[in-house]
Amino acid sequence: MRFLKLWAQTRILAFRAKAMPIRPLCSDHTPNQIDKLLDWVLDPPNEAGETQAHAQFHREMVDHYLKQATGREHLFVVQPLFYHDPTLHASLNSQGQCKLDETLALVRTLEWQVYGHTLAEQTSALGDNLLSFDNIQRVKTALAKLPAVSAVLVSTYNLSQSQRHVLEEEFGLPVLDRYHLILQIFHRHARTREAKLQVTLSEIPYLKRRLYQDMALENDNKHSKQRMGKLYFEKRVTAMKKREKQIHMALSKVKDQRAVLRRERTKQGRFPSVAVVGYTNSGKTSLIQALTGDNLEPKDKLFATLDVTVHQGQLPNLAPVLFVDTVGFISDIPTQLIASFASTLEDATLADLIIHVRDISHPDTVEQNSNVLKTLQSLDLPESLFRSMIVVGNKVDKVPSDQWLTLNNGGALIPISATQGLGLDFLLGRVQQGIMLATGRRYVRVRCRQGSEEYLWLHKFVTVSETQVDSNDFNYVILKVVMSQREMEQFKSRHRLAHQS
Ligand SMILES: Nc1nc2c(ncn2[C@@H]2O[C@H](COP(=O)(O)OP(=O)(O)OP(=O)(O)O)[C@@H](O)[C@H]2O)c(=O)[nH]1
Ligand SMILES: [Mg+2]
Repeated sequence: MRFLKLWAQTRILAFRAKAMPIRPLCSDHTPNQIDKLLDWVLDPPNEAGETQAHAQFHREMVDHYLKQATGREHLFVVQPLFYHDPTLHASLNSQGQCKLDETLALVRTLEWQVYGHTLAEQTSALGDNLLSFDNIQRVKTALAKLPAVSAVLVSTYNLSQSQRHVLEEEFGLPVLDRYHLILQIFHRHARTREAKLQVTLSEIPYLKRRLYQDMALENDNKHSKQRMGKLYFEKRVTAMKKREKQIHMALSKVKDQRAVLRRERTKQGRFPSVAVVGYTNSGKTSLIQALTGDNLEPKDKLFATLDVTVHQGQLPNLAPVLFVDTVGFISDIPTQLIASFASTLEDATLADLIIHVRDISHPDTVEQNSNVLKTLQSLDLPESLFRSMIVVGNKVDKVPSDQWLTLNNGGALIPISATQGLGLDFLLGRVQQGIMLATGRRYVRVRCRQGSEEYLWLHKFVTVSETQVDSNDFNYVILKVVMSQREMEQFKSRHRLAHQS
């Protein structure tokens, strides 16, 4: 009976693989049109059309390899889980579940539908097959019952072409990987010109690699009828390289503009900045919204923020401060993808202070923490910035109080809830301390006549955090001001400092 069932299943699967050719990865353009476009990219007749031809060719490649044109996918998700030591099995299994949940959250962010999912446990990746025979059979059995599935997502960051090829042959469906998925999200969420350029740039290594892999596959398969020829690939690789150069140039222009703005900000000297960093969805934008009152619409989506934005807030001593919202981190994506976004984190490396927001309610919070720290270390942050970093445990409202004690790492975390407004005053106090220390600002008491030149200068150029009338002479006030060394020197050179503490 069992044998019969198995035989029937095998027949269904064999039929499915034959009856459903893998969806072709192609766009609306005919090969002839694409070749014309390519010729233009490689040998432009005039400068005016060159940029346009580059962009159009890039779109062709994206349609071809990233299948953007197909819109919404109906997915079956496979989360591989490799364990080398079977005694670690239990804890790895819960880690695998967290990874699967994160992958499902990534898919939800794109509003794609998940028709089914599975954890594929095995001792290690198996070369060209990636998945073991048993796991492949299990997925095939599940797919046989789900005819509406349009693609399989194998949530490993980067499939090799042969792995993709084997799995597509086995499943009879296109197979996507994590890099692909994250690129799609970046595409959807990029708003500014810089973010859009960064996304386009991070696509190029992926597209180039897919081209090389296709080329290698064609070389291996010398008897295939549909041969593209060496020139086909060479032309495309050269065009991609040209495109890469063009985007780098456009990006460096945008970066120069940003550097000018940053210099202006530091020239004014009155606006210390705090970079808010952390794992994606940890609550960075929510925290900045709570601290500044700006309406930022935080979303329960991964990579909701892809543009670095700056928001003005105020410290308890009334000094203005800028909070810099940054792109979130995530595990298991290739460094190339992070690298193209590292420039958006330049603002973080140049900040006076960093707040690291951790989602303490997340089951994977420890792993997320080490992932963020590893990425920050790779950014070459100044040692002092790393040491002064404030770490907050956000979403404390979701954590039962008895669990909090074990999570707060011996008091190293400041418990907060950005959405409930818990712990924010304490946090702002710590931010103030950190800023004063990092920027060499200090409190100075100045006695001056109300409405005098000194009085007006201080109100105009620095922060006056307290005003007291002088009990000995009601015409005078004692101002408690926050001043940097430079502001102090400017003030001294214009006025006599009456009293200082
Ligand atoms: N319960 C609870 N939810 C929170 C808290 N802080 C943020 N959230 C929710 O967590 C989700 C993500 O918040 P965001 O502020 O967008 O997170 P982010 O770190 O900016 O995310 P990315 O920009 O995608 O990296 C949203 O649905 C928030 O409402 C909190 O303190 N408690
Ligand atoms: Mg955000």
